[in-house]
Amino acid sequence: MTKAPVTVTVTGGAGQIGYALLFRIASGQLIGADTPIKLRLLEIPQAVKAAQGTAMELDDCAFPLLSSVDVFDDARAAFDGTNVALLVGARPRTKGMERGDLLEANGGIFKPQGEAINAGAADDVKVLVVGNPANTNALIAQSHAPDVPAERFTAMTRLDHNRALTQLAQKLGTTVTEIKKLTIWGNHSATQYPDLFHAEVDGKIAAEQVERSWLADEFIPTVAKRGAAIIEARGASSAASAANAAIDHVHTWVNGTPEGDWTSAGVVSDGSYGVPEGIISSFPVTAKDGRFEIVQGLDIDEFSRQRIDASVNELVEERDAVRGLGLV
Ligand SMILES: NC(=O)c1ccc[n+]([C@@H]2O[C@H](COP(=O)([O-])OP(=O)(O)OC[C@H]3O[C@@H](n4cnc5c(N)ncnc54)[C@H](O)[C@@H]3O)[C@@H](O)[C@H]2O)c1
Ligand SMILES: O=C(O)C[C@H](O)C(=O)O
Repeated sequence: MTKAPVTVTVTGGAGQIGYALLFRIASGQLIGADTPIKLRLLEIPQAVKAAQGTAMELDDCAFPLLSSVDVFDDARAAFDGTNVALLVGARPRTKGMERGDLLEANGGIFKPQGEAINAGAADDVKVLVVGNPANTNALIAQSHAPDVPAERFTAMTRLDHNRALTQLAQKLGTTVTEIKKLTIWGNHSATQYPDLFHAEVDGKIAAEQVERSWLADEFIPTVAKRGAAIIEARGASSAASAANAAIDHVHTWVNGTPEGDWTSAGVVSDGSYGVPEGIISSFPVTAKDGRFEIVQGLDIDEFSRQRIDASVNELVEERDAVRGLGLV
């Protein structure tokens, strides 16, 4: 039996991630092949025409699951009744822009979007922030949506997780499907910590199957700096892989993690593993019944502790900076 339609709002729909994402959502890959989708695209006024062009192409695909596509330049209208909000549009850093300027510019986007989600989204709304700095943008949006449970605001580190899976699989000459329980901790930035000390390959701890020098000097920096390497190679930031990770994140959130495995997501900290309560940090998470849960009880050795703390400290600094700007 066909299910009730799910309303999905994508911001930055005319951008490069938007173009790689929308057709996959409309084809049923976000939620499932039995769920019709009502798509709503939010863009800035200058990009509405381009978003309408993408909407025309979506129509031209005649996707059986696509019930409607609407384009908006007003956040309140775009998030009205939204079940899944994908906040992709963000202000990129431009020449001469300081970190504080970037945070402030993004505050001008994510504050009103959080308010609009608070005002009109569906009761079960799930929010994924992709636009950078993703964790802190998610915190800004979340803090302006007091009526929405904080746990519904998440930030994307699934791309980092997927990157780490492939780097490890290539090193060990295995496939990503053989790897379980890998974790990205902290910020979606170069300080993130991809953890192999709990990851399992063929049932054995991954960190014990690789040289410590490869883990410390190649694996961690390769994963953490992959975004910059893609920009260097492509001349533009990752788009199809980012869209793929957004699909994976929401699909897992809605449909659950397999027994005996977990994934990584930026979620609101409850204080687990010494991560200050309230910041949005990447953790090992399972998903069940539409909820993420932080995996508990993992032993964290000194090597991991230092790296988790470094990334979490960066998140605390970002939080303090946006707090200083009155954005949270
Ligand atoms: N978390 C991750 O893993 C990850 C990975 C890749 C990229 N990103 C980030 O995703 C963001 C988007 O990347 P892209 O390549 O699609 O960028 P892009 O510049 O191609 O597209 C961004 C789009 O957002 C729109 N936009 C700007 N402000 C908006 C607003 N207030 N409301 C609605 N739309 C708005 C722009 O008009 C543009 O069409 C960037 O911040 C990028 O750094 C995150
Ligand atoms: O857009 C970026 O700065 C890089 C992006 O977050 C990525 O990880 O590919």
